Amino acid sequence: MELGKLIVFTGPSGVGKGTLLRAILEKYPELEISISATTRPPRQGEVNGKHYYFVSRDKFEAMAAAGELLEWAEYAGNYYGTPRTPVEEKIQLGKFVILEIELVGAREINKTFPNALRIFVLPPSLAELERRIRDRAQDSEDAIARRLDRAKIEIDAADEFDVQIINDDFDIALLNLEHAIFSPGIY
Ligand SMILES: Nc1nc2c(ncn2[C@@H]2O[C@H](COP(=O)(O)OP(=O)(O)O)[C@@H](O)[C@H]2O)c(=O)[nH]1
Ligand SMILES: Nc1ncnc2c1ncn2[C@@H]1O[C@H](COP(=O)(O)OP(=O)(O)O)[C@@H](O)[C@H]1O
Repeated sequence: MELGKLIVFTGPSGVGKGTLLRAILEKYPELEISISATTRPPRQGEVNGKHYYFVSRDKFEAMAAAGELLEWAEYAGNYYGTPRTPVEEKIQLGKFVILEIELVGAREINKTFPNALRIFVLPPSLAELERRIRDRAQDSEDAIARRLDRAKIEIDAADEFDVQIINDDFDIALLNLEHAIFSPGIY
């Protein structure tokens, strides 16, 4: 039986998902953010076991083959996946667990957790999205181009989600996220 709640949090790269999650976690430290495994190299300041579990492709493929991932996908040339056990254990303990994942993985979760709350974050415009990715100054030109191509596909799928939040004014987006998580009935 599901006691807690699984929350899928999706949106194009650079839209502000990580920033929104850091802010909501500060206000509600009892929320759990799942830590994914990835084959992407760490960015400056990223810590293994905190932001991601940084693993080799061989290790990732072994985890997927052993059924240790709740979902996984390839994104911009790297694998990303959700370790299964911590999520299942925390839901059993009644916790709210947030998965910050891309579209393919979000669709996969529909099958395993049909009751999950699915939230999609939209940028005010594609131009603003590109500006945010560039201002973050963390990705190569190639990685930025791949993220922008993927962004268009993801934005087209926003209607598949239960809630859409436009991250224009940050404080308003944060309030909308808070409402979606804690008062889902109003949507
Ligand atoms: N399917 C899936 N996607 C993930 C997972 N972890 C992260 N992602 C997504 O992978 C994409 C790339 O993440 P990242 O390289 O950190 O770049 P950023 O979103 O631009 O900061 C984002 O859309 C993340 O939401 C995961 O465990 N599974
Ligand atoms: N509402 C907002 N207005 C302007 N800039 C924002 C807003 N939300 C986030 N940002 C900035 O956009 C950039 C990308 O945010 P980030 O949280 O890394 O995105 P994501 O996790 O979705 O890839 C960061 O530099 C962040 O400070």
